[in-house]
Amino acid sequence: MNIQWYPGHMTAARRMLQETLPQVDAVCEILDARIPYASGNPDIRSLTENKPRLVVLNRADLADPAVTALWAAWFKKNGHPVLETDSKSGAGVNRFAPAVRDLLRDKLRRYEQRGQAGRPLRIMVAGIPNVGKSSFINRISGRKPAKAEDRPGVTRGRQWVVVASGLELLDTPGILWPRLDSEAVGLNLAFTGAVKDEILDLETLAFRLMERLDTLYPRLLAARYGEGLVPGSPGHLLLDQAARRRGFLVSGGEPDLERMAKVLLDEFRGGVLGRISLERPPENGKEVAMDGGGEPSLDD
Ligand SMILES: Nc1nc2c(ncn2[C@@H]2O[C@H](COP(=O)(O)OP(=O)(O)OP(=O)(O)O)[C@@H](O)[C@H]2O)c(=O)[nH]1
Repeated sequence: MNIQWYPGHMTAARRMLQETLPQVDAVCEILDARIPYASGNPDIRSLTENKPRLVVLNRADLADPAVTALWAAWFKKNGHPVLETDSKSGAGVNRFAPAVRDLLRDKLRRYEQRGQAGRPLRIMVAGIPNVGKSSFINRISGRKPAKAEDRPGVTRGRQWVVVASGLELLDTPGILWPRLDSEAVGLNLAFTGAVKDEILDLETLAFRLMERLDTLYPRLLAARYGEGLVPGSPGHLLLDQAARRRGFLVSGGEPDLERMAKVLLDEFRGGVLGRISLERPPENGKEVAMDGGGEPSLDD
């Protein structure tokens, strides 16, 4: 599978970040709670050196809450405050301002000592394309949605957004490139729609997603596509079985795999299958079913 990103944009984006960083007090990296590793920028640590960093696990409404809790604990252990948000409904975003003030309490104290108590805190909001940066900022600021669409890589100009609570946020639309260091990471980005569907073969993607779901969430898969699915089957057979269960057939009675592939990806991305996380924090060892549909369970 060949997943391409936009290497040409990286140099310009890096330059923009370096020019802008001196103006900000902290960096808020937005991640997709379903894939906190794959949706992270590989260079953010070195690019934002010396800046306090806050992590937002966005799309928490679509992720498995138990796994999101593991990720939150993992980031905290590594020194980063964490928020879990659903920027579509706004759930969790009200914890942002207090978390920033807490992260920057030493700076706030210094401002007060210098008689600059009203000086706003400036936060750069960064993340890979389509991770929900605009939606997050819109929710926090009450800004009218300028753009919130499900098309990765749609770029707008960067802009400061004043937030009523003494914070200014810098929207950096789509400038951070995603990690593409392994096929597994590329697939997770593709499953969640973080990279464009046009550059991928949808059926292959759906086969691979079926295999992941069969490993991680067999019960959710069975609940949606019927007990007729044979666990452990190769992805193309799982997709074939699901298409038959759904009655997606072409003339001659063969399963319509293309249609089923689109439906599977749409249903996964839209949360119709249930709340699903595709990655767990590194310490948690080998991969196991996360919905109790296999052995051992999440707590093992
Ligand atoms: N379910 C759910 N959907 C979300 C959430 N946050 C954003 N979305 C949706 O994800 C899509 C992309 O959101 P945007 O806010 O445009 O993402 P962005 O990071 O600003 O995108 P770029 O400009 O491409 O960098 C939109 O369809 C949003 O409605 C969330 O927390 N939960």
